[in-house]
Amino acid sequence: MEPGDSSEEPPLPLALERFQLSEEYGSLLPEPLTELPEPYGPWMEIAHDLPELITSHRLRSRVHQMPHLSTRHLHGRKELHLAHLVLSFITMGYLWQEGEEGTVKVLPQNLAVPFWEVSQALGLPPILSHADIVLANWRRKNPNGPLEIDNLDTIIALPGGESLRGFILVTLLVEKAAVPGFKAIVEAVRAVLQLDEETLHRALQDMAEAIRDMSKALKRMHDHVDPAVFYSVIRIFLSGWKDNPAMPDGLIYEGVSDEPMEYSGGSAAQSTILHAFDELLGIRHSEESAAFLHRMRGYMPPPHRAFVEEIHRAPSLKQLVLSSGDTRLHEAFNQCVSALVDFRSYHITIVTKYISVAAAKAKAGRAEQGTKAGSSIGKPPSALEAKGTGGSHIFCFLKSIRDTTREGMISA
Ligand code: HEM
Repeated sequence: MEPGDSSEEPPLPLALERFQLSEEYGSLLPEPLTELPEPYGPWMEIAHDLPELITSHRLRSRVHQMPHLSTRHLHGRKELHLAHLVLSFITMGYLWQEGEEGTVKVLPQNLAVPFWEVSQALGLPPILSHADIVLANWRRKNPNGPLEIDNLDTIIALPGGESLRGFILVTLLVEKAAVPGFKAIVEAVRAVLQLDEETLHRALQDMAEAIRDMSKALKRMHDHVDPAVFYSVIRIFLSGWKDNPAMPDGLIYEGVSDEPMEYSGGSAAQSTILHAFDELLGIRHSEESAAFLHRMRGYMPPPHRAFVEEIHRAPSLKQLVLSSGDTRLHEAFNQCVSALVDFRSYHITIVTKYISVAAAKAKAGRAEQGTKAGSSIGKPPSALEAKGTGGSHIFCFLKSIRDTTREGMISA
């Protein structure tokens, strides 16, 4: 097993390819593989049946019968990413099959050991992350067709049907809208190094446009995701075992360590692009919010994390804009910050609808139904009512991030 795809070209200053990013796909894995090599048939069979196995409460017993496969037949980045996607989805299904009251303390060895090994090879945590659920989890229905929602599908699913599909693919469309933003970041950093104000102005304009397009893409969530399904069915499967009252002791990865480990669940807070914009524009978040966001960088593929860190180390764009005294640059800079504030405000609207309002409705529904026994699939989780799947205190956190973004504006 080896990560493969190691670049043979000499490193260039902030070239996207050095960071497994591209002008065509941004941080998305380009054309992900959809099948693993033949020895991994037992994983793929389970993965393709996950929604059905989980809702019929049979996944845990299927996992217990699964052979313990060696990871040494996995070669290259794409196979490893698919293996991580498959094993992370099986793990989330295994953990949450019986809802938040029926969790387990131990992930069995035949799942835990290969998942750990693949995670180590990729430098990803052994849990579902944004890199799995979105970046590596897409395919074109028509291979020659466009990267549009009608021509897209997920590779591996969890319960939640069309809403799950919509949630993943709309997030993918936000990542797609961000692609010109990556290119603009690289151009802006180069322009700062070369003190090229004309190029910097253009790059800032492109960046603001990319952020506005990301907000437009985010709005499509309404057309494709039912809040009740998101809240009551999907969300629990994205939840982790850190700062989660439903799994206070973390999880033992059998055969890896006898000590339980804690990992946060999947969240787009692990998406690279917003971290990159913040670093480039010199946005400074509060200590607590910054600490959470920095922790989320540990859930990015290491080359993407390295990209964000490299931008952090680059000379300050804001200083250059300030010292230039050029009002056009001031305006273009502020347009980026303002577009980022609007994205974050709109994201809060989405979170209010899909978590806060959905939680209130689910609670009212629970009270109405009394304490009916029955399937825990579709029974809304309560442990994370006020917390994100990443484990943050949602609204304090999101509003603080939005407000400190606004403070990043250059005043006239
Ligand atoms: C139904 C849709 C969504 C919901 C319910 C949602 C929910 C949340 C929550 C609860 C957080 C707090 C961190 C945590 O604990 O996980 C968060 C953070 C974040 N989300 Fe979302 N999210 C959604 C869609 C998206 C999409 C499509 C994106 C774009 C890629 C996105 C980008 C972010 C970012 C960047 C953060 C970190 C805070 C920031 O930098 O502003 N979210 N989200």
